[in-house]
Formats: sequence, structure tokens, C-alpha cells
Amino acid sequence: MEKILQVKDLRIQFNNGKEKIQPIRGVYFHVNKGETLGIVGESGCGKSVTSLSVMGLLPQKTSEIVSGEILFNDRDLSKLTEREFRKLRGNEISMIFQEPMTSLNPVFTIGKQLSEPLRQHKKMSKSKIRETIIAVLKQVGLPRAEQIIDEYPHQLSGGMRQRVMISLALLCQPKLMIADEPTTALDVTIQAQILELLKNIKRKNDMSLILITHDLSVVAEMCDRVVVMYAGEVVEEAEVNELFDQPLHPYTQGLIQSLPSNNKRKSKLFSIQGQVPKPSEIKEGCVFANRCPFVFGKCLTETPPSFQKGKHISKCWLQDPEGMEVKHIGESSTVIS
Ligand SMILES: Nc1ncnc2c1ncn2[C@@H]1O[C@H](COP(=O)(O)OP(=O)(O)OP(=O)(O)O)[C@@H](O)[C@H]1O
Repeated sequence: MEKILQVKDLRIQFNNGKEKIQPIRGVYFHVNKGETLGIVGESGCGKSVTSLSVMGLLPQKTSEIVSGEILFNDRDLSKLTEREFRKLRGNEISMIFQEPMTSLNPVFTIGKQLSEPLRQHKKMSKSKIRETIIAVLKQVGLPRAEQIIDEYPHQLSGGMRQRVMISLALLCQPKLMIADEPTTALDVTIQAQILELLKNIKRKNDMSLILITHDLSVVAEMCDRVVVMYAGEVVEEAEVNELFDQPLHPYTQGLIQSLPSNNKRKSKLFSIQGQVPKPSEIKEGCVFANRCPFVFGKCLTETPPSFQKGKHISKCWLQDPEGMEVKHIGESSTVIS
């Protein structure tokens, strides 16, 4: 299968003057053409920092990609200048954020804001720009597109604003869209509509989608494959059915067990004890060791490699194969036997 994005051994450092922290440490994942990849994990696991690095939107002064590659169609985005990124962003790769109100400028009309990427990336006349915007507003299911184009964000409901954000991301027909918690700020019925819309758009536009969420039920509904992040590392990767049927990493098992549908009515909801460690608190050994119900000696002293069984990858000593052939992920795979 053709890969549109490959993140290899990505390591990101923040330097706030007082201390240096590495919230992303050796992250590997890829996105196949036309698929939806889910990235899940609790708050602070590094989902947003990873996606911002793909968009070239990390704070320039305080962050640094210290190692690794971000290959988009074989072009390494980690080496791009801001000028080069501007040609790519909103054009070949686009992103939808959680809170549409903070991403839309309240003082400009919808039409003015949506015309920006078209002016920047496509040579179009004013009337063609207006025509394209109205067509995209209709594509995302907005009623009265001809009027909405001249309205301001505050005149729209939350669900409508999120549809405007999706149309903004869609305007230049990107090959890859990153949606960071696109429905968290919306109420449940609107959430379902927006997810359905994203699904349809992805199919019609032959696009790839990265869906960042902490909600596993959204993942089950939307994704082909899933990457589970914990404390700046990918701890598990699998096709969606496999992940739910046979989660290998104790962290993923905990996340699945915490789903309300997996808890008896009236019984206390299961939750994983403890908290995600801050990047500055990470010690040697497995990052999940202090919360893991299956922790044993080696977990506290040695960082587990990523063990691979078919397409299922898990970074846990419990998967230490004892004679089975497994590989570290990455280009230079090491076979342990
Ligand atoms: N600009 C920054 N400077 C310093 N540290 C940062 C910065 N942005 C994020 N971090 C740290 O990086 C880690 C990962 O944060 P990130 O926002 O990627 O997590 P997340 O999984 O997306 O969480 P959420 O679901 O809450 O958005 C956190 O410890 C966070 O405090």
C-alpha cells in the first residue's frame, strides 16, 4: 500500500530557557493513501505536538526537531523552511482544530476567511473564488451557502462553524487532512453529523485522514488503523478491529476497559490509576511501568523495544517473543529470535 506520510524516529525538544524537555521521543507511524489513521491517548501524551510538527506549526523559538524524519510523499518536512511550509499548508496538507471559534477570526466574514487559501495557493479570479467557496460550503452540508459566505462567525452555531472549518481545510483539495479532536467541543448529535461528514468527504476526495482523539468510540467508528500514544511514545499500533479484539499493551487494554460500554450499569467506571508522567519525570524503563498492573523487574530498568506480530506492534516487555520472530519497527529492522 502506498504511504502518504511516514514519521520515523521523531524526537522533539522544547526549551523554555530554564529546562529542556522532550515530549516526543522516537515516534514512528505512517499513513497509507486513502486511509483514516487514529491517534489516541490521554491528555499530554503528545498527540498535538506530533501533528503540529507535521504541519510545521511548532513554536519556532522554543522547539526543535532533534532527530527523525517526517516524509510526506518522500519529501522530508522536518527540513522545510517556513516559506516552503506556507506553500504546503492549507494546500496539500490541512488541519482542523478542536475549537472553531478560536480558529475563525470574528471580525472577518466567512467568505473573506475562506478566500485566503485560494488566493494564496490557486490562481483564481474573484468570481471563481466566490463560486468555489459556495460549492465547498454546500459540500459540507451548510444550508444557505450563498448567504453564509457574507456572514460573520458569531452568526453561526457551533456545528455550523465546525463545518466552515472543514470547508476551510478542504478548499484546496488536500491529500492529507489532520483533524485534532474535531468534535470534542460539540454536543453529541452534532458530533455524529460532523464525523459522518468527515467520512464522506474523505471518501469522495480520495484523501487520507489523521484523526486525533481521546475517544475510542470515535476511533472504532471512523478509523482503519490506530496508533496509541503514551508519554511521547507510540506504545501500540494495529488495525482497528485487531486493536479492539486483542489489545496487546496494558495501556490500550486500560483505555478499552474504561469505555462506558464495557462497564456494567451502576458499577463504578474503570479508570487507569495514576497519571501520564510529565516529560521531565520520565525515567529509564517502560514509560507506563508505574501505572501498569503487570509490571515486573525488567520494566523498571530497560526500555522495551517495539515488538511486531504481523501488522500489530506493541512496545511492551510482555510481548517479548521467546523464540518468535518479531522486529523492531523502522527501516533497519532487527530480528530477535
Ligand atoms: N509549547 C510547548 N512548550 C513546552 N511544552 C509543551 C508545549 N506544547 C506541549 N508541551 C508539552 O508536551 C507534552 C505533550 O503535549 P500535547 O499537547 O501534544 O499532548 P496531547 O496528547 O495532544 O494532549 P491533549 O489531548 O490535551 O491535547 C505535554 O507534556 C505538554 O505539556
